[in-house]
Amino acid sequence: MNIDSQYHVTTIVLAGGKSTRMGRDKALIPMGGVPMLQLIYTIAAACTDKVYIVTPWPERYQKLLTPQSQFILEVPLPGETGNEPRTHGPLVGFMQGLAAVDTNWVLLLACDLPNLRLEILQEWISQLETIPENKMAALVQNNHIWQPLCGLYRRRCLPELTQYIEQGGRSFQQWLKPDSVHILPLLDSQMLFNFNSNISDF
Ligand SMILES: Nc1nc2c(ncn2[C@@H]2O[C@H](COP(=O)(O)OP(=O)(O)OP(=O)(O)O)[C@@H](O)[C@H]2O)c(=O)[nH]1
Ligand SMILES: [Mg+2]
Repeated sequence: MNIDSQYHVTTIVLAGGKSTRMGRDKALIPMGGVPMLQLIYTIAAACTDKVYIVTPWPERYQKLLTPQSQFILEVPLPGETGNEPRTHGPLVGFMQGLAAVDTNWVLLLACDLPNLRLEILQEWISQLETIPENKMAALVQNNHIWQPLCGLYRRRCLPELTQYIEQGGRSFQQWLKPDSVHILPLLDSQMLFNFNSNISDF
């Protein structure tokens, strides 16, 4: 997609988790022969203008790159020496990706959503203009829990997010204030399934 397209949405894919429970990099697990990360950004590229992949190890995914995707190297936080663990969790990855975005809306995606559906993302994106200005994010909610790693955020949430992280916060659930989140319809209950340790179904 080019920047003149109708979407004006950027995707950030988070691919910097340690896959501890799975025991191997979830981004590289093949789904029908296609590495998970590639599947995710192919869908993202079909419905948004640009796709950024935030990761501390871009070299690992170099072969998967397409002209539509671009890495953002996750770096140590201010005050860190670089000797700390290389990952800080998804919220920090999101903040570092968001700083590079120049569209008003961002689609945030985990790299382990095997049931992700293009048409549902397109439906959500088509509704963005109707979302009230005071809403910072548009997410699915399950049993009062936000599903933060498959949803939409306004770019202007960055200063507030940065402040929260500087104060030591690392939790999407805690950061997201109920009043500032628009609830998206979950049109397919399977879509947000993410695999952590069991891939026997695939
Ligand atoms: N860029 C970035 N992405 C992260 C980080 N931590 C988790 N993620 C991503 O966030 C998504 C959800 O994370 P999890 O399901 O917990 O995956 P994970 O952290 O790799 O797995 P566990 O080690 O088992 O928790 C996945 O797409 C991860 O790659 C991080 O520190 N940086
Ligand atoms: Mg994790």
